[in-house]
Amino acid sequence: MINGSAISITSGKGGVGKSTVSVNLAIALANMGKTVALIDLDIYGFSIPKMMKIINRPKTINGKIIPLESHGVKIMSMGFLIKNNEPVVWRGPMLGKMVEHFSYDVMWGDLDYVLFDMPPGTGDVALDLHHLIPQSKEIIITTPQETASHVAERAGVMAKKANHEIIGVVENMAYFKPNDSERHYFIFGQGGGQKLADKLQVNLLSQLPIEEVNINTETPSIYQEGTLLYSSFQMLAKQVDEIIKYQ
Ligand SMILES: Nc1ncnc2c1ncn2[C@@H]1O[C@H](COP(=O)(O)OP(=O)(O)OP(=O)(O)O)[C@@H](O)[C@H]1O
Repeated sequence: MINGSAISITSGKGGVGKSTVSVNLAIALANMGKTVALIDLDIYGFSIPKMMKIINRPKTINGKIIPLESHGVKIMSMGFLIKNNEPVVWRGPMLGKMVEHFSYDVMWGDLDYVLFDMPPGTGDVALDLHHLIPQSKEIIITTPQETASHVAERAGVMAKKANHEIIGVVENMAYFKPNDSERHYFIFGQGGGQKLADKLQVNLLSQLPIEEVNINTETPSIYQEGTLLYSSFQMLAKQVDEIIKYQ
């Protein structure tokens, strides 16, 4: 069975940055010397293999999968198990098996952290994870927009009902700051993250900026040293590690 402190990266709406936060937070924790696994549970909409530019498939030994490693993080994704980017058409009970499969049948070794990149919403996969790893904690991602934070609240309420501790809220795409100016542009408005944190009575952990895409790299979703997002993720990783340590 998988070990380490389990954290699921959740939201209500899609496209708010769960995968971006999962990947960069996992890498930032690994940079701190932690042993980290990242499990892509966005089974229909998996994106981690592409974001981390993993083209190999994992090998198996005696029926156990050896996870692939990228940027110091051990990774498992539905994307490793299907061919040619075919759509996945699965029903609830099969999804549950996948959560179990990734947790039990992979040779994870000793881990400090396991991060789960969740599908949007509060569906079957979230319930399966709540059931399988009841001690799992959550980070809820929203954008500053009212609609995103309103929908994210449902994910938070579900976590509370399942007695899952919410580590805090991360507001992604909070602002844009050009490199040559101190001015902050609030492209998607302001306040959604704080409002959500207040409603759920948890801390707003971070307000992540919108970062321009770096077209000169094969992994544009992984933010490099020197960018605002890189330092934001380093800080977020430290915060999360402190919170987990003292809980
Ligand atoms: N802080 C940011 N700055 C710039 N672009 C971002 C930022 N966060 C996310 N993005 C971009 O927004 C898009 C959606 O992000 P991402 O795939 O991480 O969201 P998601 O919540 O995981 O989506 P899905 O619900 O489809 O799984 C991607 O193109 C990503 O590169």
